Amino acid sequence: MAVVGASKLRTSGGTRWQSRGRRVQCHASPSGTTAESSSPSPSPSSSSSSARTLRARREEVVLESSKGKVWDAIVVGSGMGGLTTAAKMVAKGADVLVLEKYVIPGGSAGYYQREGCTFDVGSSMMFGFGTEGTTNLLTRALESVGKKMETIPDPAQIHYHLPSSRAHPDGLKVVVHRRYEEFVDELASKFPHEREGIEKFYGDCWTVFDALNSLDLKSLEEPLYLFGEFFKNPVACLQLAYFLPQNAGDIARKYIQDEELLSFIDMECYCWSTVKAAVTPMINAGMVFCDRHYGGINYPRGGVGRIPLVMAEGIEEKGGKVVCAANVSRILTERGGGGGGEEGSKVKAVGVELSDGTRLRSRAVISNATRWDTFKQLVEEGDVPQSEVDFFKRYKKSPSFITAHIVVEPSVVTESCYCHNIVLEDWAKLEDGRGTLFVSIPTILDPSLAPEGRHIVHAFTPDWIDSWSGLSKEEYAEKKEAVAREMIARLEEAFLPGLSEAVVFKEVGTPRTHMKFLNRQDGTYGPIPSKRPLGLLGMPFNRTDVESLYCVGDSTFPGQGVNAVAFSGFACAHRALADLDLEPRNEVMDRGMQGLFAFLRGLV
Ligand SMILES: NC(=O)c1ccc[n+]([C@@H]2O[C@H](COP(=O)([O-])OP(=O)(O)OC[C@H]3O[C@@H](n4cnc5c(N)ncnc54)[C@H](O)[C@@H]3O)[C@@H](O)[C@H]2O)c1
Ligand SMILES: CC(C)=CCC/C(C)=C/C=C/C(C)=C/C=C/C(C)=C/C=C/C=C(C)/C=C/C=C(C)/C=C/C=C(\C)CCC=C(C)C
Repeated sequence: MAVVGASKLRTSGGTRWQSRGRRVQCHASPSGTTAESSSPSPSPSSSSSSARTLRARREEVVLESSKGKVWDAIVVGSGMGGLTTAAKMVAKGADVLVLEKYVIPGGSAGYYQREGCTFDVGSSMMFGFGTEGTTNLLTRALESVGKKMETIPDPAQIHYHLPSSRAHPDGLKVVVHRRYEEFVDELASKFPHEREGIEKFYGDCWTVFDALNSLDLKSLEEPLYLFGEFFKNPVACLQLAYFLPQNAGDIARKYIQDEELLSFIDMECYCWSTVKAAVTPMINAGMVFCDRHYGGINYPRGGVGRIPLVMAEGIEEKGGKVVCAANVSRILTERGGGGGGEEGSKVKAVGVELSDGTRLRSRAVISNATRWDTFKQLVEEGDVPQSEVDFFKRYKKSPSFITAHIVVEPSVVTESCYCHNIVLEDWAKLEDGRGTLFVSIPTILDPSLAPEGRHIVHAFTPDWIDSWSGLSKEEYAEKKEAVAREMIARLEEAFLPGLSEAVVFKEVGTPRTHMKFLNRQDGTYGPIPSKRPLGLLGMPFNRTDVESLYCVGDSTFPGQGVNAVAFSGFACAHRALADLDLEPRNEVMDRGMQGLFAFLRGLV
């Protein structure tokens, strides 16, 4: 996969992320929201001017630190989890520094450019970009730093191209329409005998979603807030408490008997949680299966990579700093942070060390790296708390992905194609490496991502790092080519006839690519339960047992997904702000709450 970069310039009118030659134009408008230019154009930043700007940014921060500066919070990593945390914290007046190893912000929500095309590094399916309610967390995170993005509504979430059966000899084809009733009618037309079960299962999902969408979403480990919400909205909170330890598969089996339909529900879960329904938390299923109809799936004009760029700009305009090409090699700790006595031996995070040895100090350290990277790389072995050792028993790394970004002639993408597609030929292979094939064609929604007369087909499929390790350079290149050929052949068969003839460019990434550029151990997509979980109960919140060290992103409650890590960012910011005395808190209740959560996790 390609390396991309956009450097940052300070201008009299605020900050702009600038790329070689052309500019990502985000000018603050008088209203404080963002007026954007037609399309982004960050490109590979190998240019020496970009490198110079990145160095200058770093030196500015290093200089401030050498004068004894202590930040309120240092965020390690600028994925959407880290950026959302920073956005919510600067909005409350905290002094926040975000350090990103890569040359642009965004992590899995980043982008790269080739052949005049802008490619989304991850998928292009964005939840949380609606205009109503409280669950539109991307919209709200941007708003908190005075930003707004233009989005393009997707008429459907996914077009499924699934295995054939006696009932569906030509394959089970289902479109998840934006309008809920249209989707239910379509699904019920394939399984008429299960209409009631379908309505009941998705009905329970709506119960979860409506409850979530009535709360002011913040940190569940901050008791003043949690009791306040219980007091304001007891029914919604009790409904959520009821569903919190449950999994989607158990609810589906209560209402649905048809095994093919249950396999469909497995796929509905797998395509975002990378596990089947039996192991997918019901709270997350409720969120995903309803937000797609309530706020809808909306694509940011100019590409997913614009979201972190715009958010980083907002963070800087509110006084924070986002520094790229800054690799954190260690989280600095001190003992005795608890203030004497029994607490005196407690380990406390006090800052970070960069790979060049520079030390930066802060009152809170927030890691957006995965828990494996945080507690197996950044924190000294002797400082790793037992709760983290327990986490590694409860959760394991999900597979990574093989991705092919393909530029094609337009004839192959017909009027009937949707942006997001899932292809599977055999139910038994749903969870296998290279089993389920995911396909996004974002140019259907935003043609400006590619030159005129071209479409981008982004095909990806889960795979493990092991099958890509130990290969020679030639073997690696050959294997990439063979896997891409196989993906293209499957797409031709499923819904893109003539694809192989229409390819004008392709770039293949593997789990090794993800590991290298996203800095995620084994390139993992995120944590998945090692055994059947009690819903979300085992997922840790943002505080850790290292004092002043927080985690944010998909290794924290509620898990993978941009809108999920955005929630984790809202919660992390709230908890850290309270600990920094920038939000209300109650020490005694805090301690009781931590004890309760440790107990509940012990049950899992
Ligand atoms: N819905 C979609 O289509 C879609 C698309 C893209 C991403 N996603 C989701 O985004 C989630 C990931 O978001 P996230 O915020 O948790 O993480 P992330 O992996 O996206 O970002 C983490 C960032 O931290 C940086 N980092 C790691 N270690 C570092 C170090 N030592 N020093 C400095 N920087 C370091 C990485 O370079 C990366 O930019 C995934 O779960 C995925 O589901 C979804
Ligand atoms: C504490 C106690 C005990 C109790 C309490 C109760 C309560 C109050 C509770 C509450 C809770 C809450 C608030 C929760 C929250 C949650 C949330 C927010 C969630 C969210 C979620 C989200 C998600 C999960 C999302 C996801 C997504 C994703 C992952 C996506 C993905 C995608 C992809 C991969 C793409 C595909 C593609 C194609 C098809 C092409």
